[in-house]
Amino acid sequence: MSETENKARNVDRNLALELVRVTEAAALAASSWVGKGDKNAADGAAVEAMRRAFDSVAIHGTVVIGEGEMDEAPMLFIGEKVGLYAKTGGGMLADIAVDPLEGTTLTAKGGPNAMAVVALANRGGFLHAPDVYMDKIAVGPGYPPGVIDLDRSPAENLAAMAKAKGVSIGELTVCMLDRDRHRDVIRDCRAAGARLMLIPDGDVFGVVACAQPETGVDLYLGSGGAPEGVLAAAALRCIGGQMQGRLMFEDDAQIVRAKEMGIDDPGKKYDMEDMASGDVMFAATGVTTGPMLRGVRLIPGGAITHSIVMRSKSGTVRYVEGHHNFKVKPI
Ligand SMILES: O=P(O)(O)OC[C@H]1O[C@](O)(COP(=O)(O)O)[C@@H](O)[C@@H]1O
Repeated sequence: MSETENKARNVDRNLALELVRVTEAAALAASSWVGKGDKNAADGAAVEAMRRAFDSVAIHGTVVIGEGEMDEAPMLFIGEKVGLYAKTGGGMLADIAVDPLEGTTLTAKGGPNAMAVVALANRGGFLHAPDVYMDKIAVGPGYPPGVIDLDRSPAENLAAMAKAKGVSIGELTVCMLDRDRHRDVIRDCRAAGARLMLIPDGDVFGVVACAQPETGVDLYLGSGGAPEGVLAAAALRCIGGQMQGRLMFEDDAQIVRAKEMGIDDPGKKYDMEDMASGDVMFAATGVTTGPMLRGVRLIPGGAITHSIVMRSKSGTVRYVEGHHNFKVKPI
């Protein structure tokens, strides 16, 4: 490997670890609000901490999946410039997708699996998804291309997966948000013989779980936030798997808004690469404990965080345990 290639690789690795620092900051801030019944305060603390942590990341970043429009969200709004070079110019041009607190209600109730999430791509790498629902389907790595399709029934998708994996449908687990709107899909999956993992919130985890054998999840189905769909696609691009999504609009005003954000075909079925293309990085830190990440653990004078970070370029997945000393560096 040439010296230039080596340097570029080190820049990437360092940037990935910088992203962990950003999600750690948000998770630590949100953790003060675990179980306190105030999801907005938890979210606000995470957003503020993440915004501050971005200031020293060596990028010239633009938030494309964020906390809302400029006039409604003071920090990490869509279009906001972040990073060390945001004001001066220079540095890597990057698009940023954030969910400072994925699972605000989970945090407020002290439930499992809340996390702080960030993804980074080269300029233009992320679908500019409006804040509407997205119908999603995802599987982990190891299946032939096209094994799943959003336009097939749950039974058809499960049959194709079972055949490809050489197992019965009864050995496959489908993860889905526990929502009334999923009643039919839940019924169809059960009728096909699959097992279900119904989660109260947090479908970024639901999708990523398909690529992590220890979670026991094989297939993710159902609708959730479109911004969360893009973040999940970024993670799957790094870790491997297949995903499709389609935006779901409730009225014409949402379609007009989406057009303004560059969505020309409101009925388009997006592949994983349409949602997150090029070189992508993804990082998440647990706020509360779940099957993927441990939550923030308080220790005398500090806290321990547990994060995951991955890069599409290398396909490497790293788990990072951070030991934070509040006497030296208060949160
Ligand atoms: O609760 P809804 O309306 O079904 O929305 C689903 C979305 O909400 C979440 O469960 C949690 O989102 P918040 O962190 O904003 O509370 C997401 O993971 C998911 O995409």
